[in-house]
Parts: sequence; structure tokens; C-alpha cells
Amino acid sequence: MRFDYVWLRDHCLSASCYNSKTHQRSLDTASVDLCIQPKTIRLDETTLFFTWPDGHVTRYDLDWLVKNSYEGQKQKVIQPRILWNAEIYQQAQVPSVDFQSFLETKEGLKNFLQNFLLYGIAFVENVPPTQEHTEKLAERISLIRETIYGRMWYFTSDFSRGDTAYTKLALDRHTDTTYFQEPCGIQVFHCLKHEGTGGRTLLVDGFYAAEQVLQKAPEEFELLSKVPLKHEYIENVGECHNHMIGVGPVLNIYPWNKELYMIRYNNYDRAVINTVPYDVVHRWYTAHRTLTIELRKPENEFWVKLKPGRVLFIDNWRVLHGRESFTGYRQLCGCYLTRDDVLNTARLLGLQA
Ligand SMILES: C[N+](C)(C)CCCC[C@H](N)C(=O)O
Ligand SMILES: O=C(O)CCC(=O)C(=O)O
Ligand SMILES: [Fe+2]
Repeated sequence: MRFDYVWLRDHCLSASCYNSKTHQRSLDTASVDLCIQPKTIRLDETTLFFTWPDGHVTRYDLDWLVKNSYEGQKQKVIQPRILWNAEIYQQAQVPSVDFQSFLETKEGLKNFLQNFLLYGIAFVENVPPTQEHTEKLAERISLIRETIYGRMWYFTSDFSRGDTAYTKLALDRHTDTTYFQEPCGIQVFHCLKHEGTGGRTLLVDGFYAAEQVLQKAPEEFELLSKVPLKHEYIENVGECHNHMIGVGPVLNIYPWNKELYMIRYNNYDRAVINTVPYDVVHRWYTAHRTLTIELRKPENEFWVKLKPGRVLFIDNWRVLHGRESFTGYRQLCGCYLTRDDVLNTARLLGLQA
């Protein structure tokens, strides 16, 4: 491990540099001499001691340094996950959580969140089929993210909004709100009613598909993680006038350990590509095709029929959803959740998130 002296001074945990009650830094980093060097360095079994030119002493537990060094972070995954295709997911027999235990027990909530974090999808069963109960569920794990679609949304195929979701047409796999600067983290679906045929929901683990691309064509994976794209939502239907724009690559990875944390994939909402130079455009289409082929492999498709009482939570940064066309009257309610607050709940229950 290599440490910079300014870094070592900056992270000092002494009472005058760090408030351990608020977990906030008190030291003014800008007051540290950028050429600072310790006067003395001493090491015992567990601790490293620095005495700085002004006499201030900084001590570091060696364990703390191991945990927080740049080299340490490179080895560590932020979010442990189980990547899946249909067979892996079905074999895993991931249990659904019961409405009652989800709402009333810590265990139920924790099991649910653990599965959600590992697989990017999770179900709650025996939920009374109303918008109010769906809202209660959502509020148990997070804050509802209000958007142009409302807080809780409730939709049928009435084309009340200018989007294909509000029709009976099939929707190919996609993630939602790719046209936001920060796409919604979680999506909740509860089908309250369907009198008709079709309308099954399609789920595909985008991270599994991306992993296949990384294995087979690493340079294409890299291109998909570097080239920023624009997605756009333009609506002029009835009273609804909206124009949203979001820019970012299809694959978003942490720069220090290359871990994938978000996929933005929506071919319907992808806007004109005009920020990519001529010599890159064709390579980007090739890479996008490779990813699409993976996403469309039938063995990667997990199909479910949503029914009243069964609420589905989808990690919209990871798992793509779609739907089969349908006939008849179909009512879906749900909402988006703020990602930070789901992760907050998970961490408070002792989960790695
Ligand atoms: C109906 N509901 C509010 C859930 C979503 C509508 C959003 C549809 C949009 N094309 C997208 O993929 O973001
Ligand atoms: O109707 C459905 O099952 C889902 C439609 C959809 O993709 C959405 O609302 O985001
Ligand atoms: Fe969608």
C-alpha cells in the first residue's frame, strides 16, 4: 500500500481533526501544506504514529489503513450480486416475502432486501390489491420518488400519457427514465386487474448480459461504458407537456474497480446520436448489437404474469423489464423509489449495500 502524506494528514482521526459524534471532518484540508512530511514515524504491533512538523500526532490502526487504501478498494466490490439467466434464477428458488412479515418484522424486511440486492428483483405476496397497500409497501423500504408520472401511478391502456406504456402494445426489454440525469433507482409494479389475455412481464438481468459482453468482447464493453448517449422524453398529449433529457453511457462503471453499477438501455427513448465522432459511431453500433444479442437470448428471459396480490420490485439500474401485448382491461399501479433510501434501509439492517 502506498499513502500520500497529505492524505495521511487529511484523514487524521484525532479529536481536533475529526468529530466522532457527527462523523464529520473538522480539519480544514486547505490549511494542510501540500508539501507536508512527518517529523517522525513510529510503528508498533497495531498502530502507525505520525508526528507532524507542528507537533500534532496522528495515529492509524493498521487494519483501518488496509480497509481504506486505494489498493484495498480495488479488490472490494461495492455490491455483491448473483448474476442470473432464467435457469439460474429459477433454480435459486428465491423465496417471496409475505406482506405481513414484510411490514411487521425486521426479518421479513431484511430477507426481502437481501434478495433484492443479490438478484435485482424481489416479490412480496398476499398484498391487498389496492394502491394504498402498494404505497404502504413502498414506504416501508424507501421514499417514493415523485416524477412527471406522479407519486403513485395508476395506469391502463388509455393513452392518457404520450408513451407506449399507456397502450396494449408489447414493450421490448428496457430500463425506465433513461432520460433523467439520474434514472429512477427502483420500480414497483402491482397489477390490480387484468381481464384478458397476454400481458406477461419480461425480466432480464442486464448485468448478466453485460458480463457476457465483457468476457467475449472487452473492447466493446469498454466502448459502451465510455460513449455518452442522450435519451429523451418529449410529450405533448392533453395537458401533459414535458421535455426531459438525460445523458450518460449505456454501461456505467466505477472508475477505481471497474464494477458495473448502472445500465441505461431503452431503444425507444434513445435520442439522436450527435455527440459521437464519425469514426466511433459504427463501432458503438457494433457494441450495442453485441449487448442486444445477449439481452435477447431466450435463455436470459424470465417471464412472469403479474397478478393482484403479488408486488414486484425491480432494480431499474440493473434489471430490464418489458411486457407482452395484451387484450382486455389491465390496471397497473406502482411507483419509483429513491435508490439512496433503499440502500439506507438495507445498511441499517446490517446488509452490504
Ligand atoms: C407508466 N410508468 C409511469 C411506469 C412509466 C412510463 C415511462 C415510460 C418511458 N418510456 C420509460 O421507459 O421511461
Ligand atoms: O405494462 C407493463 O407491464 C409495463 C410497462 C412499462 O414498461 C412501464 O410502465 O414502465
Ligand atoms: Fe418501462
